[in-house]
Amino acid sequence: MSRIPKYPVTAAKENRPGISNNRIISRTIGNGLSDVEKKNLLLNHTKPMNGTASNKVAAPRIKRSATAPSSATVPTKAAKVEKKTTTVAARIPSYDYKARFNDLVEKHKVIKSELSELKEKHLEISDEYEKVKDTVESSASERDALKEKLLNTYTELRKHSTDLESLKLDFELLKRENDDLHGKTRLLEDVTKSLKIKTSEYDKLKTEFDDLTRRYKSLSEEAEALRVLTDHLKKVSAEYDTLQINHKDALDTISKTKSDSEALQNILANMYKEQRMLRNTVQDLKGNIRVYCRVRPPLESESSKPLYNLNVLDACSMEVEKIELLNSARKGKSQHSFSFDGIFTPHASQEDVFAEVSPMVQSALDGYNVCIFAYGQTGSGKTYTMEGGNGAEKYGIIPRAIDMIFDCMVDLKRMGWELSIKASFLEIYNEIIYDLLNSSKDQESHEIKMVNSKCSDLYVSNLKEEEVKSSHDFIRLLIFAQRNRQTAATLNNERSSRSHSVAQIKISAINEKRKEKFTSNLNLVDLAGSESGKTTQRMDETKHINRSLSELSKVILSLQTNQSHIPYRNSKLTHLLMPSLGGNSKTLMLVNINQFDESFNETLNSLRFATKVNSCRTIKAKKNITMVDS
Ligand SMILES: Nc1ncnc2c1ncn2[C@@H]1O[C@H](COP(=O)(O)OP(=O)(O)OP(=O)(O)O)[C@@H](O)[C@H]1O
Repeated sequence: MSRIPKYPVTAAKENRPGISNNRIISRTIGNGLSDVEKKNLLLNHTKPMNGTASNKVAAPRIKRSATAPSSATVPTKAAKVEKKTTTVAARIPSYDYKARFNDLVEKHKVIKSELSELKEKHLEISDEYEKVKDTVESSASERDALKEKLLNTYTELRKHSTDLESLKLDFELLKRENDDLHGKTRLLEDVTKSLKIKTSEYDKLKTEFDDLTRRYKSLSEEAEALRVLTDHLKKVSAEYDTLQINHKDALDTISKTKSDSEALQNILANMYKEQRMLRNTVQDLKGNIRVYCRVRPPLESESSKPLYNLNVLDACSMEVEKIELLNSARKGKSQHSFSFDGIFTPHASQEDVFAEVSPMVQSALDGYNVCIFAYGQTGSGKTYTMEGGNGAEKYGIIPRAIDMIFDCMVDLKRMGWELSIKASFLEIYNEIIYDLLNSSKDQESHEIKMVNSKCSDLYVSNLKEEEVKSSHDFIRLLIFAQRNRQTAATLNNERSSRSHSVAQIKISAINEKRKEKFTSNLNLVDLAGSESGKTTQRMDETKHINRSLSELSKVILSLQTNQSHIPYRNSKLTHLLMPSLGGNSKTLMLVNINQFDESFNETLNSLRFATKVNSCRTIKAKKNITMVDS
């Protein structure tokens, strides 16, 4: 507790403890304290002075700095008085009573004035005291009221405190509950999460389960099937055991059969060779140029045309007879007999014709050069005989020959022969060769040349040659060639009738086992119409046709009379057919005729030409077989 500064001795002599102090306190603290502090201070100092220090309410601390001015003020005044007295007193010697008296008087005066001053002050303070007393009294009642209020407030506070405590407890409880709930919520969230995971896992498992169920079902079915199979297998196994025993026996038989088969194959090959030789001997005996006559039936559109008499005497002889009208120049009966290697009546089918022709195709497969040609006037059925009509039944010699070649190829393969077939198609029109597999208008020129100086084989230069792997391949080429010929025919009026068409099939064969190989040519020729033309253009064509046909007859005649020189090179046709007509080849001519009265003379010409050809004897044909160079 700060000490209140002491008053000068004079002030203490007033013997007013507390009042003066109070006055000073109220004066000094009035400046730096708050209202509450002032009040507290007032309360403390208005309390009875007999109270012990411990009973006193602690007064607020008064800062030394705050009190300083008042404490300083009082000592300053006293110091002044002190100073005056000391100034006067100090100089008075003790023996100077007068001075001392004066001094005392002076002092008395000062003290007196001070006393009066103090009295005034006392009065002032008394007034103030009264006022303060009043204030203290009112403050006391106020304090009591406040005390009561405080008490009430305290009671209320205590009540509130209790409430607060219970509220705190409640809060605590609620907090705990809340925490509990939070925990539960978290737990619930965790449970929900894990539930979700479990649900998806469940879904997955369910799908898997369904899948497994399905698989189980199918596996069950498979198991059932397997069970059936197992039963079957058991049976089969038993059968297999039996079969194995049989198989062993069979193997023995097979190895035995194999050696037998090899022996038989050798026998077969030898027999085939012999058969081939016999076949060709028979053909040689029959002659290497063979002539057949085919009479075509009248078409529906020609049913009204008058016919001459045709009497087929036997398989090889026939008679043609025409009764000339009475007013005709050559009136009377005109009858002519002919005999050939065979005669095909109007009823003969394509199959019948091919049955006679097929040995020639067989000869080509045996390694001989073969030429089959159709001769006759326009419209006599040459193209029908060689190429045929639509439908397998109407197929002519060319498609049937290629079918036969590919059929025989299978048997030949069994005997160790590997065959390769090449085809080319050409046309000779006005002594010019045209490649029917080349559709371009500007073709390179084609010449007939020797394969080599040693042999008599010929080939046509710049001629397209296509390899054929099946009869279908060949037919495709034949159709292409026919179209090319037709296109040329439309550009060149009736050209197809006025040109020679040649289909060439080249057979190359090799037998590695027997070290044999051969190459043979099968020429299938549809000759131009043999009748004489009537128009100027036709005259020109006819000249060429007649020339080539007459050259053909000359060649045949030369061959017939064993001439040393055969004029093959006089025409493109005879030159091309040279290997087939003379020497090393077999030739078959089909002379085609119709039965119309109007064509009687042309028919006679054709039959006479065919007879000439038939009487031809070529030298014995030679096989082209050579040994493979080892
Ligand atoms: N044996 C036959 N049976 C049925 N119809 C035939 C027979 N021979 C020929 N024909 C038919 O007679 C017609 C004339 O035949 P094709 O065209 O073959 O004669 P062509 O001698 O070739 O004539 P071109 O010299 O003008 O070529 C054709 O319609 C043909 O179908």
